[in-house]
Amino acid sequence: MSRRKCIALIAHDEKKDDMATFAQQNEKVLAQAKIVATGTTGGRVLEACPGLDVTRLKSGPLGGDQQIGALIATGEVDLLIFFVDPLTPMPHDVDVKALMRLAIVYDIPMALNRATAEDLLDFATD
Ligand SMILES: O=C(CO)COP(=O)(O)O
Repeated sequence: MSRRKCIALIAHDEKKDDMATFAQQNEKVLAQAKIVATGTTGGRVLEACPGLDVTRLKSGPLGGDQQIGALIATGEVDLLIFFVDPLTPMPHDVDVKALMRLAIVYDIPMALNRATAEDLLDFATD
C-alpha cells in the first residue's frame, strides 16, 4: 500500500483568507493527504476544515518555513502549496527564499498561487 501523500500548506497574512477558502473548496481531496502547515496558516485551515489531518509547525517568522524546508530535505513532503504575498516586505524573506530553493533542489511540485495549486492537487492525491 502506498503511503499517504504529504502536502505542505503555507499562506502569507494577506493570502490567508484565500487559503481558508481554497481548503474548504478542496476539502475532500485534502482529506486524503497528511497536511503540514506553518502555525497560523494551519490554524486557519483547521478552523475552515476541522476534520483535516493538519500538523501545525512554528509560525513562518519563527522558523516554520525552515521546518517545512527540513521536511522537504528528508523526503517527507510531496507537494508545497504556498500562497505568497508579493506586495509586502517580510522580515523572514530569507527563510521564504531558502524554502523555495529546497523545493527546487529536491524537485518538489510547488504552487505559489491558487491557479497552480488547483492544478497540482490532482497530482498529490493520485
Ligand atoms: O510567514 C509565513 C510564511 O513565510 C506563514 O507563517 P504563518 O502561517 O505562521 O503565518
